[in-house]
Amino acid sequence: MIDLPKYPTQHGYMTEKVQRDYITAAIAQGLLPEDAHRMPEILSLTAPGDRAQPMQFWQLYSLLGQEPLVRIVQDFYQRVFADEDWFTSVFARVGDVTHHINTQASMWIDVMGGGPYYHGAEFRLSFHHTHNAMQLMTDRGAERWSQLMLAALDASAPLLAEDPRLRISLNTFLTHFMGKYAAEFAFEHRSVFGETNPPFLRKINLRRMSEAAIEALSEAEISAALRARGVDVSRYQGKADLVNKALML
Ligand code: HEM
Repeated sequence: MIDLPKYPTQHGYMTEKVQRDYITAAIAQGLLPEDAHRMPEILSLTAPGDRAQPMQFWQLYSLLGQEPLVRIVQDFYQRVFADEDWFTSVFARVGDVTHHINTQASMWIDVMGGGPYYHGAEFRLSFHHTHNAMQLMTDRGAERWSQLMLAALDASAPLLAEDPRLRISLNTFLTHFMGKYAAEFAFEHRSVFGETNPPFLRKINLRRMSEAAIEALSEAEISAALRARGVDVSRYQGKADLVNKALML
């Protein structure tokens, strides 16, 4: 069965670059298979109908549409503008609460499959953080930003109640961008948003696969497929060992 989006999706200015960056990082962490850059179900802007499969954050729009995303961003900036002066003033210098809701929501919608809303893309995002937000791109600023976003997400739980993957992929999105900024601005990266995407596991029959095809699987996928065959995977250390065991089945 083909999965259809609940809301019609479209690439934005940022989607493809963010997909490439996130997929590369996720492969390195063993969360996505090595051929994920070419897997249509990963690249798709439509969330898999099968809830046993994680969805990617660029598929959020297909399930949510604009409104819940804008609501979460609104909630966040209400908190930002009600915060302490050292934090709020940096935002207030740039624009009022409506300005920030508009820019942040357009970036989310652009990345999440809603279409071209955030012109200027990565360059614009980086420019604003480097030039206007610099003072807060620190451990203390990141901690406060994250706490307020976490509070906004928790308060928005009813908007995300339909599918547990919604909150998890929002957490994954935020953690991905926070990780980038932590590296770029040299602050400590503490992911506070909660559970992020689990490994993507395909249904696999190792005995029907060539050595090259097994090697292209992620470590997590090989482990899961071996476990499904009753193998005690704790006896095998690292991907090469797991591949060898899979070839001996
Ligand atoms: C250390 C954490 C962060 C801090 C302190 C921070 C702070 C700020 C500030 C002060 C601005 C206003 C600057 C301006 O618009 O010129 C801003 C803009 C923005 N931030 Fe962040 N930010 C953080 C993390 C993030 C993350 C994780 C994302 C994405 C998920 C993000 C997305 C944006 C966007 C889309 C804008 C609007 C820029 C524009 O006007 O085009 N920020 N941020």
